[in-house]
Amino acid sequence: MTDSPARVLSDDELDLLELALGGAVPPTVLTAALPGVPSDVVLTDAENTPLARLTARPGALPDVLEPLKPVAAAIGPQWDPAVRRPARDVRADLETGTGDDAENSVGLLVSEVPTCEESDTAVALVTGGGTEGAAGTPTSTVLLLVPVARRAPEAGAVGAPGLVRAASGLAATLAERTAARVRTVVVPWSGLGGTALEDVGAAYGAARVETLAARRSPATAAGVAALPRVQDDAVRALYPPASAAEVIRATKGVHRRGAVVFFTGLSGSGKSTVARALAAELDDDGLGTTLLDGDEVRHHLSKGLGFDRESRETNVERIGYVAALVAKHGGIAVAAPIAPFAAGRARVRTLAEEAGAHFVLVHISTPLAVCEARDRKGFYAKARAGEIAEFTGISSPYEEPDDADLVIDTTDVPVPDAVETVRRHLTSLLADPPR
Ligand SMILES: Nc1ncnc2c1ncn2[C@@H]1O[C@H](COP(=O)(O)OS(=O)(=O)O)[C@@H](OP(=O)(O)O)[C@H]1O
Ligand SMILES: Nc1ncnc2c1ncn2[C@@H]1O[C@H](COP(=O)(O)OP(=O)(O)O)[C@@H](O)[C@H]1O
Repeated sequence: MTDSPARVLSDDELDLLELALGGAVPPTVLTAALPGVPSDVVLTDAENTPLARLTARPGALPDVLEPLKPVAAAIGPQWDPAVRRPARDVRADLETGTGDDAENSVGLLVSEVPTCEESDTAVALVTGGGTEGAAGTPTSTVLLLVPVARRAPEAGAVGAPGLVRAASGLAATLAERTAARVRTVVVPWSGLGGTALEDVGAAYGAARVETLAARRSPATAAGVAALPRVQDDAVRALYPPASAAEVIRATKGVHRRGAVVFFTGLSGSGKSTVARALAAELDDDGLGTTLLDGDEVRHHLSKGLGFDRESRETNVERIGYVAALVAKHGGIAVAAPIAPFAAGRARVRTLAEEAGAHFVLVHISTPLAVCEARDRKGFYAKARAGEIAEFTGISSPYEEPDDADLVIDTTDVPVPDAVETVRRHLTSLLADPPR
C-alpha cells in the first residue's frame, strides 16, 4: 500500500477506470472525469481496495495509470474472463491474426437486446449484402461488443447478464448464417468520460463499428417502446377492471414478502464478493435488490463512526434499520458488514421480522489465517504492526454466530457455489405466500 491520498470511485467511474486500464481510452479521459483529482492519487473501489495509482508528470495533468490490484470480478456471464477482456488483449488477438483478420473486421455494438430485425441487419452487415460497409465484401471477423455498466439497470430493463446472454444468442445466429469468426466482447461502459461508444469499440481493434440499435426501423422502435403498455392492455382485455388491476399488480411484484439477507464474517472472509454476486443474480432474476455493503455503508450512512464496540453496534443497527425498511416494502436487502457481536445481529433479525420480512443470517466462516493471507486491503499487516487499533480478529473480538441459517467457508467454496447456496435458500423462503 502507498500513502498517497485515496479516491473512492463510483460504479460509473470504476467502469471508466477498467476501460482505461485495458487501454480502451487514454488515462487523460479518466483524469478529466475525476474533477479535482490530486496529482498523485490511489483509486479505490467502495470497499477501499487500492485498484490503481494515477500520477502526474511535472507540469501535466495526471496521466500515468499504474494498476495495483485487479478489479474484483463478480459472477455472471458479463464477468466471464473469456469475454470481459482488456481492449489491448482483444486488439492484439486481431492483429496477430490467429484466424482473425483485423483489416476485414467489424465491431457490432449490442447496446440493447437485439430484435429479429437487428439479427437480420447483423447478418446483412457481415455478409456484405445490402449495406454501405466494405462494398459488399463479406466480413471475416466480427466482434460483438456488449457495453455493460456496473450500476443497476432501470426498473424493468434487461440487465447486464441478460444483455450478454442475448448477445451470445446473436453470436450463434451469426455463426450459423455467415462464414465469419464471431467473438462476444463485454465492454465496461457507463457513458462517463465523453468518449463515443463507437470510438471505444474501435479501440478494441475493429476496423469499423456499427451500432445495431441505431439501425432499427421506426416501426420496430415504436413496437419496442409500446411493449409495456401492450402487455397491460392484453391483461385488461382478458379481465374485468378489478381483476386486471390485481393481475397487473402481481406481475409487478407488489405483493411479494421482502427479505433481509445478512452476511457476517471477518474482514476478507468474502462477504462483499459473495453479497455483490448474489445481489447481481437476484437483480437478474427480476428481484429488486438493495446492497448494503459494510465498507460502502461506512462512507455514507455511518460516515464518521469508528470501530469501538458502541460505534460498531450503531453501525449494524443502522444497517438493520435500512434493510428492514427495504424489506418491509417487498424489496430484498443484502447486507455485508462484519457485525462481530451477537447482540447486534439479533437486533437486526428482530427488526427484519417486525417488518414482516424473511431473515437469512449467512456466516462467512473463512478462518482468520485465510483472511489474513488474502489481505486484499493490507489492513491485517497494519493491524499486526499496531497501526490499526481494534481490528476484528486481531485486537477486537468476533463472536461466532450460533444461529446462522447458512455457514459458508470460502476457503474451499468457490464464489458461484456460495451464491447458489444462498440463492437456493432464499428462493425457497420467497416461495412462501405473502403476509
Ligand atoms: N478496526 C477495524 N476493524 C475491522 N474493520 C476495519 C477496521 N478499520 C477499518 N476497517 C474496514 O472497515 C470494514 C468493516 O466495517 P464494518 O462496518 O463491516 O464493521 S462492523 O460491522 O461495524 O464491525 C472492513 O471491511 P471488510 O474488509 O469489507 O469487512 C475493513 O476494511
Ligand atoms: N471463494 C471465494 N469467495 C469469496 N471471496 C474469495 C473467494 N476466493 C477468493 N476470494 C477473495 O477473497 C477476498 C474477499 O474480500 P471481500 O469479499 O472484500 O471480503 P469481506 O467483504 O468479507 O471483507 C477477495 O479478494 C476475493 O476475490
